[in-house]
Amino acid sequence: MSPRLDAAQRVVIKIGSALLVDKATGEVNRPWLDALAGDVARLHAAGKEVILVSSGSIALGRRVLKLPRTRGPRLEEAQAAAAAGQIRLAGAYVDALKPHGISVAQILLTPEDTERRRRYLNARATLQTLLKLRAVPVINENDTVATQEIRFGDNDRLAARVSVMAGADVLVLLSDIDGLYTADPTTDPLARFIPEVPEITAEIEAMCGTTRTDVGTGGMVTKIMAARIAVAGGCSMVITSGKVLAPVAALQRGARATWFPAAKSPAAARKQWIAGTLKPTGRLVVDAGAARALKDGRSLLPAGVTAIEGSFEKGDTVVIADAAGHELARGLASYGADEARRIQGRNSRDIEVVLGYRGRDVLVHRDDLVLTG
Ligand SMILES: Nc1ncnc2c1ncn2[C@@H]1O[C@H](COP(=O)(O)OP(=O)(O)O)[C@@H](O)[C@H]1O
Ligand SMILES: N[C@@H](CCC(=O)OP(=O)(O)O)C(=O)O
Repeated sequence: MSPRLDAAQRVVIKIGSALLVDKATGEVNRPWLDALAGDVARLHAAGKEVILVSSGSIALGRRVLKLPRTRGPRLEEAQAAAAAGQIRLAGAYVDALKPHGISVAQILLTPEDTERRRRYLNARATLQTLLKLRAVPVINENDTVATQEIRFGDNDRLAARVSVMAGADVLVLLSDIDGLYTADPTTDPLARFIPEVPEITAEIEAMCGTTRTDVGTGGMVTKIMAARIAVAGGCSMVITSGKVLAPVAALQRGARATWFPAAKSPAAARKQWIAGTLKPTGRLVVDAGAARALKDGRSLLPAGVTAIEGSFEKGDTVVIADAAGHELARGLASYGADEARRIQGRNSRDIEVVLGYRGRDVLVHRDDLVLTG
Protein backbone atom coordinates (compact mmCIF):
# COMPACT_ATOMS: atom_id res chain seq x y z
CA MET A 1 0.00 0.00 0.00
CA SER A 2 1.03 3.53 -0.50
CA PRO A 3 -0.93 5.69 1.94
CA ARG A 4 0.92 8.83 0.87
CA LEU A 5 -0.27 8.42 -2.69
CA ASP A 6 -3.77 7.42 -1.62
CA ALA A 7 -4.01 10.56 0.53
CA ALA A 8 -2.74 12.87 -2.21
CA GLN A 9 -5.21 15.12 -3.98
CA ARG A 10 -2.91 16.55 -6.63
CA VAL A 11 -0.31 14.29 -8.19
CA VAL A 12 2.49 15.05 -10.65
CA ILE A 13 3.95 12.13 -12.60
CA LYS A 14 7.28 12.56 -14.36
CA ILE A 15 7.95 10.30 -17.31
CA GLY A 16 11.51 10.06 -18.64
CA SER A 17 12.40 9.68 -22.31
CA ALA A 18 13.95 6.28 -21.66
CA LEU A 19 10.55 4.88 -20.64
CA LEU A 20 8.39 6.49 -23.25
CA VAL A 21 10.55 6.14 -26.33
CA ASP A 22 11.40 2.68 -27.57
CA LYS A 23 15.16 2.63 -27.93
CA ALA A 24 15.14 0.20 -30.86
CA THR A 25 12.59 2.04 -33.03
CA GLY A 26 12.83 5.64 -31.77
CA GLU A 27 9.03 5.67 -31.56
CA VAL A 28 6.57 6.01 -28.68
CA ASN A 29 6.22 2.80 -26.71
CA ARG A 30 2.44 2.55 -27.21
CA PRO A 31 1.58 -0.39 -24.94
CA TRP A 32 3.45 1.27 -22.11
CA LEU A 33 1.79 4.66 -22.68
CA ASP A 34 -1.66 3.06 -22.95
CA ALA A 35 -1.12 1.36 -19.60
CA LEU A 36 0.04 4.65 -18.08
CA ALA A 37 -3.13 6.27 -19.40
CA GLY A 38 -4.98 3.61 -17.39
CA ASP A 39 -3.06 4.76 -14.30
CA VAL A 40 -4.05 8.37 -14.96
CA ALA A 41 -7.69 7.41 -15.51
CA ARG A 42 -7.77 5.48 -12.22
CA LEU A 43 -6.34 8.43 -10.31
CA HIS A 44 -8.86 10.69 -12.00
CA ALA A 45 -11.72 8.35 -11.17
CA ALA A 46 -10.58 8.49 -7.52
CA GLY A 47 -11.12 12.27 -7.68
CA LYS A 48 -7.45 13.20 -7.88
CA GLU A 49 -5.92 15.82 -10.15
CA VAL A 50 -3.07 14.69 -12.35
CA ILE A 51 -0.28 16.60 -14.08
CA LEU A 52 2.17 14.82 -16.36
CA VAL A 53 5.70 16.04 -16.96
CA SER A 54 6.99 14.14 -19.94
CA SER A 55 10.28 14.11 -21.77
CA GLY A 56 10.75 12.49 -25.13
CA SER A 57 10.50 15.30 -27.66
CA ILE A 58 14.17 15.24 -28.60
CA ALA A 59 14.32 11.45 -28.83
CA LEU A 60 11.14 11.36 -30.97
CA GLY A 61 12.18 14.32 -33.10
CA ARG A 62 15.54 12.81 -33.92
CA ARG A 63 13.78 10.04 -35.74
CA VAL A 64 11.38 12.37 -37.52
CA LEU A 65 14.23 14.54 -38.79
CA LYS A 66 16.45 11.53 -39.44
CA LEU A 67 19.16 12.77 -37.09
CA PRO A 68 21.54 10.20 -35.61
CA ARG A 69 20.00 8.47 -32.60
CA THR A 70 23.13 8.79 -30.50
CA ARG A 71 23.18 11.03 -27.47
CA GLY A 72 24.38 14.59 -27.40
CA PRO A 73 23.44 16.21 -30.73
CA ARG A 74 24.43 19.85 -31.08
CA LEU A 75 22.08 22.23 -29.29
CA GLU A 76 20.53 23.54 -32.53
CA GLU A 77 19.86 19.98 -33.62
CA ALA A 78 18.39 19.08 -30.26
CA GLN A 79 16.15 22.15 -30.47
CA ALA A 80 15.06 21.29 -33.98
CA ALA A 81 14.42 17.71 -32.89
CA ALA A 82 12.37 18.96 -29.93
CA ALA A 83 10.25 21.11 -32.24
CA ALA A 84 9.47 18.14 -34.47
CA GLY A 85 9.13 15.64 -31.63
CA GLN A 86 6.95 17.66 -29.26
CA ILE A 87 3.97 17.49 -31.62
CA ARG A 88 4.23 13.71 -31.68
CA LEU A 89 4.75 13.56 -27.96
CA ALA A 90 1.66 15.61 -27.18
CA GLY A 91 -0.31 13.73 -29.82
CA ALA A 92 0.63 10.42 -28.24
CA TYR A 93 -0.85 11.58 -24.91
CA VAL A 94 -3.99 12.86 -26.60
CA ASP A 95 -4.46 9.46 -28.27
CA ALA A 96 -3.72 7.49 -25.12
CA LEU A 97 -6.08 9.45 -22.86
CA LYS A 98 -8.90 9.88 -25.35
CA PRO A 99 -10.45 6.44 -24.75
CA HIS A 100 -10.76 7.45 -21.08
CA GLY A 101 -12.56 10.66 -21.98
CA ILE A 102 -9.71 12.77 -20.59
CA SER A 103 -8.63 15.98 -22.35
CA VAL A 104 -4.96 16.78 -22.63
CA ALA A 105 -3.48 20.28 -22.54
CA GLN A 106 0.12 21.04 -23.39
CA ILE A 107 2.29 23.49 -21.45
CA LEU A 108 5.91 24.16 -22.43
CA LEU A 109 7.98 25.92 -19.79
CA THR A 110 11.44 27.40 -19.43
CA PRO A 111 13.16 27.86 -16.05
CA GLU A 112 12.25 31.56 -16.26
CA ASP A 113 8.58 30.70 -16.28
CA THR A 114 8.98 29.04 -12.91
CA GLU A 115 11.23 31.75 -11.48
CA ARG A 116 9.98 35.17 -12.56
CA ARG A 117 7.01 35.89 -10.40
CA ARG A 118 4.78 37.38 -13.01
CA ARG A 119 5.20 34.46 -15.37
CA TYR A 120 5.09 32.03 -12.48
CA LEU A 121 1.73 33.38 -11.36
CA ASN A 122 0.34 33.23 -14.88
CA ALA A 123 1.55 29.68 -15.45
CA ARG A 124 0.14 28.69 -12.06
CA ALA A 125 -3.23 30.26 -12.78
CA THR A 126 -3.44 28.40 -16.10
CA LEU A 127 -2.55 25.12 -14.43
CA GLN A 128 -5.20 25.64 -11.76
CA THR A 129 -7.82 26.38 -14.39
CA LEU A 130 -6.94 23.30 -16.43
CA LEU A 131 -7.16 21.13 -13.33
CA LYS A 132 -10.50 22.64 -12.40
CA LEU A 133 -11.71 21.71 -15.87
CA ARG A 134 -10.49 18.13 -15.25
CA ALA A 135 -7.94 18.29 -18.08
CA VAL A 136 -4.54 16.64 -17.74
CA PRO A 137 -1.72 19.11 -18.38
CA VAL A 138 1.22 17.50 -20.18
CA ILE A 139 4.29 19.59 -19.49
CA ASN A 140 7.76 19.60 -21.00
CA GLU A 141 10.61 22.03 -21.16
CA ASN A 142 10.28 24.54 -24.00
CA ASP A 143 13.42 23.14 -25.59
CA THR A 144 13.15 25.12 -28.79
CA VAL A 145 13.70 28.46 -27.07
CA ALA A 146 15.70 27.52 -23.98
CA THR A 147 19.41 28.12 -24.51
CA GLN A 148 22.07 25.92 -22.98
CA GLU A 149 22.84 28.22 -20.06
CA ILE A 150 19.24 28.65 -19.02
CA ARG A 151 17.95 25.17 -19.72
CA PHE A 152 16.85 22.75 -17.06
CA GLY A 153 18.12 20.08 -19.44
CA ASP A 154 16.53 17.38 -17.31
CA ASN A 155 12.88 17.03 -16.51
CA ASP A 156 13.44 15.94 -12.90
CA ARG A 157 13.93 19.50 -11.69
CA LEU A 158 11.30 20.83 -14.06
CA ALA A 159 8.85 18.34 -12.54
CA ALA A 160 9.80 19.46 -9.02
CA ARG A 161 9.29 23.13 -9.91
CA VAL A 162 5.96 22.32 -11.51
CA SER A 163 4.92 20.33 -8.42
CA VAL A 164 5.63 23.26 -6.12
CA MET A 165 4.01 25.73 -8.51
CA ALA A 166 0.89 23.56 -8.67
CA GLY A 167 0.83 22.91 -4.91
CA ALA A 168 0.95 19.16 -5.61
CA ASP A 169 1.01 16.72 -2.71
CA VAL A 170 3.10 14.04 -4.37
CA LEU A 171 5.60 13.96 -7.23
CA VAL A 172 6.12 10.50 -8.73
CA LEU A 173 9.37 10.15 -10.66
CA LEU A 174 9.14 7.15 -12.93
CA SER A 175 12.67 6.00 -13.65
CA ASP A 176 14.58 3.10 -15.12
CA ILE A 177 15.53 2.26 -11.53
CA ASP A 178 13.20 1.45 -8.63
CA GLY A 179 14.67 3.96 -6.20
CA LEU A 180 17.77 5.29 -4.50
CA TYR A 181 20.58 2.96 -3.48
CA THR A 182 23.67 3.61 -1.39
CA ALA A 183 25.62 3.51 -4.68
CA ASP A 184 24.79 3.00 -8.35
CA PRO A 185 23.44 -0.58 -8.35
CA THR A 186 24.18 -1.02 -12.04
CA THR A 187 27.88 -0.89 -11.27
CA ASP A 188 28.16 -1.67 -7.53
CA PRO A 189 26.86 -5.10 -6.45
CA LEU A 190 27.04 -4.08 -2.78
CA ALA A 191 24.63 -1.17 -3.26
CA ARG A 192 21.76 -1.29 -0.75
CA PHE A 193 18.24 0.00 -1.35
CA ILE A 194 16.98 3.01 0.65
CA PRO A 195 13.17 3.05 1.12
CA GLU A 196 12.91 6.49 2.72
CA VAL A 197 15.03 9.63 2.89
CA PRO A 198 13.76 11.76 5.80
CA GLU A 199 16.44 14.38 5.16
CA ILE A 200 18.65 15.06 2.15
CA THR A 201 22.10 15.12 3.67
CA ALA A 202 25.56 15.40 2.09
CA GLU A 203 25.84 11.64 2.61
CA ILE A 204 22.74 11.07 0.47
CA GLU A 205 24.09 13.35 -2.24
CA ALA A 206 27.37 11.45 -2.29
CA MET A 207 25.51 8.25 -3.17
CA CYS A 208 24.53 9.47 -6.61
CA GLY A 209 26.86 8.81 -9.45
CA THR A 210 26.48 10.62 -12.73
CA THR A 211 25.51 7.54 -14.76
CA ARG A 212 23.04 8.41 -17.49
CA THR A 213 20.96 6.30 -19.80
CA ASP A 214 21.15 6.49 -23.58
CA VAL A 215 18.13 8.69 -24.11
CA GLY A 216 17.59 10.19 -20.65
CA THR A 217 19.67 13.00 -19.24
CA GLY A 218 18.91 13.12 -15.55
CA GLY A 219 20.70 10.42 -13.58
CA MET A 220 20.26 10.23 -9.80
CA VAL A 221 21.95 13.58 -9.20
CA THR A 222 19.12 15.60 -10.71
CA LYS A 223 16.57 13.43 -8.89
CA ILE A 224 18.09 14.41 -5.55
CA MET A 225 18.12 18.06 -6.63
CA ALA A 226 14.46 17.64 -7.55
CA ALA A 227 13.73 16.12 -4.14
CA ARG A 228 15.23 19.18 -2.44
CA ILE A 229 13.00 21.53 -4.44
CA ALA A 230 9.86 19.42 -3.94
CA VAL A 231 10.27 18.76 -0.22
CA ALA A 232 11.07 22.42 0.53
CA GLY A 233 7.87 23.34 -1.28
CA GLY A 234 5.76 20.91 0.75
CA CYS A 235 5.51 18.18 -1.89
CA SER A 236 6.57 14.61 -1.10
CA MET A 237 8.54 12.88 -3.83
CA VAL A 238 8.84 9.21 -4.71
CA ILE A 239 11.16 7.46 -7.15
CA THR A 240 9.88 4.16 -8.50
CA SER A 241 10.47 1.97 -11.51
CA GLY A 242 8.59 2.85 -14.65
CA LYS A 243 9.78 -0.29 -16.35
CA VAL A 244 6.49 -2.09 -15.73
CA LEU A 245 3.08 -1.60 -17.27
CA ALA A 246 0.92 0.74 -15.16
CA PRO A 247 3.70 1.76 -12.74
CA VAL A 248 1.44 3.93 -10.58
CA ALA A 249 -0.90 1.02 -9.91
CA ALA A 250 2.20 -1.01 -9.07
CA LEU A 251 3.29 1.68 -6.62
CA GLN A 252 -0.16 1.67 -5.03
CA ARG A 253 0.11 -2.10 -4.63
CA GLY A 254 3.41 -1.66 -2.79
CA ALA A 255 6.08 -1.80 -5.49
CA ARG A 256 9.54 -0.86 -4.32
CA ALA A 257 10.13 2.87 -4.16
CA THR A 258 12.14 5.52 -2.35
CA TRP A 259 10.11 8.21 -0.60
CA PHE A 260 11.27 11.72 0.23
CA PRO A 261 8.50 12.87 2.59
CA ALA A 262 7.68 16.57 2.91
CA ALA A 263 7.36 17.81 6.45
CA LYS A 264 4.74 20.41 5.62
CA SER A 265 1.71 20.56 3.38
CA PRO A 266 2.13 22.52 0.11
CA ALA A 267 -0.09 25.30 1.46
CA ALA A 268 1.87 25.55 4.72
CA ALA A 269 5.20 25.60 2.88
CA ARG A 270 3.94 28.31 0.57
CA LYS A 271 2.61 30.41 3.42
CA GLN A 272 5.88 30.07 5.28
CA TRP A 273 7.68 31.26 2.16
CA ILE A 274 5.39 34.26 1.85
CA ALA A 275 5.59 35.15 5.54
CA GLY A 276 9.28 34.68 6.00
CA THR A 277 11.60 34.65 3.08
CA LEU A 278 10.49 37.54 0.91
CA LYS A 279 11.18 41.21 1.42
CA PRO A 280 7.91 43.13 1.09
CA THR A 281 8.12 45.95 -1.45
CA GLY A 282 4.79 47.59 -0.77
CA ARG A 283 2.12 48.21 1.79
CA LEU A 284 -1.66 48.15 1.54
CA VAL A 285 -3.68 49.91 4.22
CA VAL A 286 -7.12 48.38 4.68
CA ASP A 287 -10.35 49.39 6.39
CA ALA A 288 -11.94 47.57 9.34
CA GLY A 289 -14.24 45.47 7.15
CA ALA A 290 -11.36 44.18 5.05
CA ALA A 291 -9.33 43.47 8.20
CA ARG A 292 -12.19 41.31 9.50
CA ALA A 293 -12.50 39.52 6.17
CA LEU A 294 -8.79 38.67 6.21
CA LYS A 295 -9.11 37.23 9.73
CA ASP A 296 -11.97 35.07 8.43
CA GLY A 297 -9.65 33.65 5.77
CA ARG A 298 -11.04 35.65 2.87
CA SER A 299 -9.22 37.36 0.01
CA LEU A 300 -8.47 41.08 -0.01
CA LEU A 301 -10.74 42.96 -2.41
CA PRO A 302 -9.74 46.36 -3.83
CA ALA A 303 -12.85 47.85 -2.18
CA GLY A 304 -11.35 47.48 1.30
CA VAL A 305 -8.04 49.18 0.51
CA THR A 306 -7.69 52.81 1.63
CA ALA A 307 -4.02 53.52 0.80
CA ILE A 308 -1.19 51.98 -1.17
CA GLU A 309 2.46 52.67 -0.41
CA GLY A 310 5.65 51.70 -2.20
CA SER A 311 6.32 50.45 -5.67
CA PHE A 312 5.71 46.80 -6.43
CA GLU A 313 4.90 44.59 -9.35
CA LYS A 314 2.25 41.96 -9.78
CA GLY A 315 3.35 38.94 -7.79
CA ASP A 316 5.50 40.88 -5.32
CA THR A 317 4.99 40.48 -1.60
CA VAL A 318 3.17 43.30 0.14
CA VAL A 319 2.39 44.00 3.77
CA ILE A 320 -1.27 44.49 4.65
CA ALA A 321 -1.80 46.86 7.56
CA ASP A 322 -4.77 48.39 9.39
CA ALA A 323 -5.46 52.13 9.68
CA ALA A 324 -3.38 52.31 12.87
CA GLY A 325 -0.37 50.91 11.02
CA HIS A 326 -0.38 47.44 12.57
CA GLU A 327 0.71 44.66 10.24
CA LEU A 328 -2.15 42.18 9.74
CA ALA A 329 -0.89 39.97 6.94
CA ARG A 330 1.48 39.52 4.03
CA GLY A 331 0.58 38.37 0.59
CA LEU A 332 1.33 38.39 -3.10
CA ALA A 333 -0.24 41.29 -4.97
CA SER A 334 -2.41 40.36 -7.96
CA TYR A 335 -1.70 43.78 -9.48
CA GLY A 336 1.32 46.06 -9.67
CA ALA A 337 1.28 49.26 -7.55
CA ASP A 338 0.11 51.57 -10.35
CA GLU A 339 -2.87 49.43 -11.29
CA ALA A 340 -3.60 48.70 -7.64
CA ARG A 341 -3.84 52.47 -6.98
CA ARG A 342 -6.30 52.83 -9.82
CA ILE A 343 -8.65 50.15 -8.53
CA GLN A 344 -8.18 50.90 -4.82
CA GLY A 345 -11.49 51.48 -3.05
CA ARG A 346 -13.42 50.33 -6.11
CA ASN A 347 -15.84 47.49 -6.46
CA SER A 348 -14.36 44.43 -8.24
CA ARG A 349 -17.06 44.84 -10.88
CA ASP A 350 -15.42 48.12 -11.95
CA ILE A 351 -11.95 46.65 -12.55
CA GLU A 352 -12.56 46.01 -16.22
CA VAL A 353 -13.78 49.54 -16.85
CA VAL A 354 -10.95 51.16 -14.90
CA LEU A 355 -8.08 49.06 -16.27
CA GLY A 356 -9.43 48.27 -19.69
CA TYR A 357 -9.16 44.53 -19.27
CA ARG A 358 -10.77 41.91 -17.09
CA GLY A 359 -8.20 41.13 -14.39
CA ARG A 360 -8.54 39.21 -11.16
CA ASP A 361 -11.32 40.22 -8.76
CA VAL A 362 -9.02 40.31 -5.77
CA LEU A 363 -6.00 42.39 -4.88
CA VAL A 364 -4.50 39.57 -2.81
CA HIS A 365 -5.93 36.07 -3.15
CA ARG A 366 -6.44 34.11 0.06
CA ASP A 367 -4.14 31.32 -1.22
CA ASP A 368 -1.39 33.93 -1.49
CA LEU A 369 -2.04 35.46 1.90
CA VAL A 370 -0.78 34.71 5.38
CA LEU A 371 -1.87 36.37 8.62
CA THR A 372 1.11 37.78 10.47
CA GLY A 373 -0.45 40.26 12.92
N1 LIG B 1 22.73 5.81 -5.78
C1 LIG B 1 22.06 5.47 -6.88
N2 LIG B 1 20.90 4.80 -6.77
C2 LIG B 1 20.18 4.47 -7.86
N3 LIG B 1 20.55 4.74 -9.12
C3 LIG B 1 21.72 5.40 -9.31
C4 LIG B 1 22.51 5.81 -8.19
N4 LIG B 1 23.58 6.47 -8.68
C5 LIG B 1 23.44 6.49 -10.02
N5 LIG B 1 22.34 5.86 -10.43
C6 LIG B 1 21.93 5.71 -11.83
O1 LIG B 1 20.89 6.62 -12.17
C7 LIG B 1 20.08 6.01 -13.16
C8 LIG B 1 18.73 6.70 -13.21
O2 LIG B 1 18.83 7.87 -13.94
P1 LIG B 1 18.28 8.06 -15.44
O3 LIG B 1 18.51 6.80 -16.18
O4 LIG B 1 18.84 9.30 -15.97
O5 LIG B 1 16.77 8.19 -15.16
P2 LIG B 1 15.61 8.89 -15.98
O6 LIG B 1 15.78 8.55 -17.41
O7 LIG B 1 14.42 8.29 -15.35
O8 LIG B 1 15.74 10.37 -15.69
C9 LIG B 1 20.02 4.57 -12.74
O9 LIG B 1 19.74 3.72 -13.80
C10 LIG B 1 21.40 4.31 -12.17
O10 LIG B 1 22.26 3.75 -13.11
N1 LIG C 1 12.94 17.98 -22.50
C1 LIG C 1 13.76 17.08 -23.29
C2 LIG C 1 14.79 16.27 -22.54
C3 LIG C 1 14.70 16.17 -21.05
C4 LIG C 1 15.06 14.77 -20.53
O1 LIG C 1 15.38 13.84 -21.26
O2 LIG C 1 14.97 14.68 -19.21
P1 LIG C 1 14.99 13.28 -18.35
O3 LIG C 1 13.87 12.46 -18.82
O4 LIG C 1 14.83 13.79 -16.98
O5 LIG C 1 16.33 12.64 -18.52
C5 LIG C 1 12.88 16.17 -24.16
O6 LIG C 1 11.67 16.17 -24.08
O7 LIG C 1 13.45 15.47 -24.98
